[in-house]
Amino acid sequence: MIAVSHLSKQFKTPVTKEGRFKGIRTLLSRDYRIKEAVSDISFSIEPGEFVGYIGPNGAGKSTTIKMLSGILHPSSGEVQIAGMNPHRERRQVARRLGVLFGQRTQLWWDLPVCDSFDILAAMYGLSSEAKANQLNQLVDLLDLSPFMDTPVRKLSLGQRMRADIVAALLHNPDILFLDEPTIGLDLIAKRNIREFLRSINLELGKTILLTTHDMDDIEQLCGRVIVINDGRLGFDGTIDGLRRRIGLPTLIRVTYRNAIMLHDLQTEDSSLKIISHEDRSLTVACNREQLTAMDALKRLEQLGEIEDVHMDEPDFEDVVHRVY
Ligand SMILES: Nc1ncnc2c1ncn2[C@@H]1O[C@H](COP(=O)(O)OP(=O)(O)OP(=O)(O)O)[C@@H](O)[C@H]1O
Repeated sequence: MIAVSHLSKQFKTPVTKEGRFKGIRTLLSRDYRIKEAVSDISFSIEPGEFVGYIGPNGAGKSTTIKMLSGILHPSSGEVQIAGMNPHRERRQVARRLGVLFGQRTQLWWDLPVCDSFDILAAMYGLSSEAKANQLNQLVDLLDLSPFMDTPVRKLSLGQRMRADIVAALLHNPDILFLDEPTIGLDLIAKRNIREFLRSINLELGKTILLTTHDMDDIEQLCGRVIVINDGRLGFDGTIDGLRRRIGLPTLIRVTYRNAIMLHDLQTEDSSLKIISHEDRSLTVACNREQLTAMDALKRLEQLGEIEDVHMDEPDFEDVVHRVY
């Protein structure tokens, strides 16, 4: 559905001059600095996948999304969206693609929400029946009816984001690029938007590429995560795969029926490390790269009869910070 091959983007910016008339001298200067914002990135996304595209500030995420949606032309490499080139076949690609930039709205600031939808429907050449069908469904699902007649500038951030999601989906695209769709929202608004995105992915089979700094979005929604850092691809795989690669340990807390003696526990390798021990309870750090949770429990069972087990997976936010 989405194929990206050796994609790179360089930006050329004039070097700022110092001293008198520096503005004019910078403008006339032939000294340029080259910034490699995206560097030799390749990945492909299958229909119906929900993929997180993450990285620190300035990593090259928005630049990638802009090249995928045909807004920017790559310096080298190739992008195909549903077999089409988004730059050369921009109109055809636009029909298959919905794009949301959470930090900006694509609605008309002073117009009521419903007027913005009318303009967008006309731009996409939707029949009045197709528009009504889409709006009936989306307005209901995202609970937009109470403010359809309100000017966009008067909406709360959560209402505006829901209206922008409807705008991105109005022409019923099968691919969605979402750049920070939950930015600045409260917990309930985030939860509602996540539920909606999950349902359009699972029930309607939309292919979604999500860029966000909110690791809860990624953990709750994405089956796969692509990490970009300083323009380069750092990881492409499942969230569990990312956890395993970073190797932060899982903490296993075990309570035994009776007091235990520690000398029976095999800890000679680095796969299982004792963190604390108190009479009947034991906490160990298990390196899941080297030892499965089942095998760790088998070793722990040798110390006595287990009454209760509690496992703490490494926090995903910590995992991601290690990749950055
Ligand atoms: N038009 C431009 N001209 C020059 N440099 C640019 C331009 N657009 C982006 N850059 C630079 O390219 C790099 C990648 O920027 P980009 O906006 O893609 O990052 P990002 O991962 O989306 O960051 P953030 O999470 O902060 O939004 C940055 O160093 C940025 O300053």
